[in-house]
Amino acid sequence: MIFLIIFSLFLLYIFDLLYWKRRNLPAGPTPLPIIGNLYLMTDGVKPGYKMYQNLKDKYGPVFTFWLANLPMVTVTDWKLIKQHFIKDGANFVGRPEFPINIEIRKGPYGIVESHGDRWVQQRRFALHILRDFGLGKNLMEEKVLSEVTAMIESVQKNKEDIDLQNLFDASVGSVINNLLFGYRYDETNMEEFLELKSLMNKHFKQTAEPIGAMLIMYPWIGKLPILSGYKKIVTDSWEGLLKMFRKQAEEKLATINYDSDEYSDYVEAFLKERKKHEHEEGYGGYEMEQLDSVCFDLWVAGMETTSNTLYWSLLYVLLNPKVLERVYEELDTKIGSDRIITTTDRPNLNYINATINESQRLANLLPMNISRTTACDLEIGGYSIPKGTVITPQICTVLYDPEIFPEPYEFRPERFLESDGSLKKVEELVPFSIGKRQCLGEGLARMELFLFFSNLFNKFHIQFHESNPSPTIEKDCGVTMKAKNFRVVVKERH
Ligand code: HEM
Repeated sequence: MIFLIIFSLFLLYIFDLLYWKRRNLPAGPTPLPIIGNLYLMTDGVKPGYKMYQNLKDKYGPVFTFWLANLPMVTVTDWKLIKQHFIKDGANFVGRPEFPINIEIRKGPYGIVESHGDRWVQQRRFALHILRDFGLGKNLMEEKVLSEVTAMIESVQKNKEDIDLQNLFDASVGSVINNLLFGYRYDETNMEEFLELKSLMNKHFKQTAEPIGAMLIMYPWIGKLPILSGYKKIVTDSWEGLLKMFRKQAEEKLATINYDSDEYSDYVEAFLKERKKHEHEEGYGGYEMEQLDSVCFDLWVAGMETTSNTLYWSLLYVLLNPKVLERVYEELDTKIGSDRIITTTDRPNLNYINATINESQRLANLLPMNISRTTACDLEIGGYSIPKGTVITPQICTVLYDPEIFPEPYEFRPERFLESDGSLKKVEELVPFSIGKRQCLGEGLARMELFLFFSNLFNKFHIQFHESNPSPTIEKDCGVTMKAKNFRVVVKERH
C-alpha cells in the first residue's frame, strides 16, 4: 500500500514536471527534477552563447529555460526584443526576487534587483545624481580624465612589462569609488581596493556556476554539509562588500553638514535626501540598507563591466595589426600630438568609436542577461505569457546573430562605419541592453571607454610582451566575461 502511494505521488510529480507546469509556457528543453535545465550548462557550451544559440535553433526565438525550479522565458530574436521590450517597455520592468539575494540584501533593496515604486524612485534618484555630476558641472569628465592621467603615469613607470588589467581595474574602480564615496585609490589605500575586488570576484565566480544558480534558488541547500562552505563563499563575499560600504557611509554620516544642500559624492547626496524623509516610515525609501545595496550595485556594475571591456578592446586591437594601424593613423591625423583627448574629440574619432563598439559587441560581456518579470498577460512570438512570468531579453544572441553581424566571431570595426567613414548607428548593438531597465551607467561607461582607450593608444605604441606573443581570446567565465591575463610592452609615441 505504502509503495503504491509513493509510486502514485512519483507519477504525479513527473506529470507535473513534464507536462502540467510547462503547459502554458513556450517550448524548451525538458527540465529535470530540482536542477531544471542547469544540466545544459556544461563546460562545452561555456560561457553560454552556444547554449542559447543551440536552443534558439531547436525551439525558435522564444523558449523556456528552467533555472532549477524557475521557468525563464528567453527571447533571443532582435525584432521580438525590439517590438516588446522597447516599444512595450513598461510591461517589462519587474525583476524576480531570488531568495538568497533578498536574504543578503536584507530585502529587495538597491537598483539592479529592486522593483515597483522603490525601483522607480531609486533609479530616478541615481540618474539625477549622475546627471548632476556629468552634465550640470562636467565633474564626471574631470574625474575620469584625472584617472586617465594617473593611468598614463603608471604605464610610464612600467613600460617594459605590464599587465593592464590591474591598472584598468584600479582606474575604473577609482572613478566609481570617487563618485560614490569621494575618494580614489592610490598606493595608500590600494589594499582596500584589492580586498573589495577580491570579494567581488569570489562572489561572481561562484554564482555564475550551475551550483551557484541552485544556491540562489534553494538557499537551504547551503545547510548541507558539502555545500555549506560554498554558500559561505557566496554570502560572505557579498556581505563583506556591504559591510565595507556601510563603514564608509557611517564615517560620512559622522561629519555631514546638513545645513548645505551641496554634495560632493553619491553617499552624501543620499544621506541628505534621507534626512528630508526622516519622519516618514522607512525614511521614505532611503533606508541605510537601501544605501548599502545601491553602493553594491553601482560599485560592482560600474567596475568590472567597464574594466573588462577595456581589456578586451586592448586584446582585440593588438591581435589585429591592421586595426591597430588604423587607430594610430586616425590619432596622428586627427589629434597629432600627445595632448589629452577629451570628449569634445569624440565626433572626430570615428574609427576609434567603431573599434570600441566592435570590442563591446565581440566581448559580449553578459552571456546571461538579467531577467525581468512581465507586468500583465501578453503575447510574444505567438505564445501567451501570463503576468508575473520571468522573462529575459537575451542580448548575447543579438550581438552574435550572423544575420545582423555576418561572421560574428570576427573583429571588424568597419561594421560600424558608413562608406564615407562616418560612424554608423546600428540599433542592434545593445551591450547595455534595452528598454526601461537598460543600463543606468551607460553614459558614464561610454565616456570611460572612449577616454581610456583613445588616450592610452595616443600616448603609447603597445605590443604583446614576448612571454605571450599571441594570447588566447578564450573567455574566463564570471557573471561578466573576462579576458585571460596577458602582458604588454609599451613605448611613448611622441
Ligand atoms: C561597459 C560597461 C557596462 C555594460 C556592458 C553594462 C551592461 C549592463 C546590462 C546588460 C544591464 C542589464 C539591463 C537589463 O536588465 O536588461 C545593466 C544594468 C545596470 N547597470 Fe550597467 N553596464 C556597464 C556599466 C555600468 C556602469 C558604469 C554603471 C554604474 C555607474 C552601471 C550600472 C548599472 C545598473 C545600476 C543597472 C541596473 C539597472 C536597472 O535595473 O534599472 N553599469 N548594465
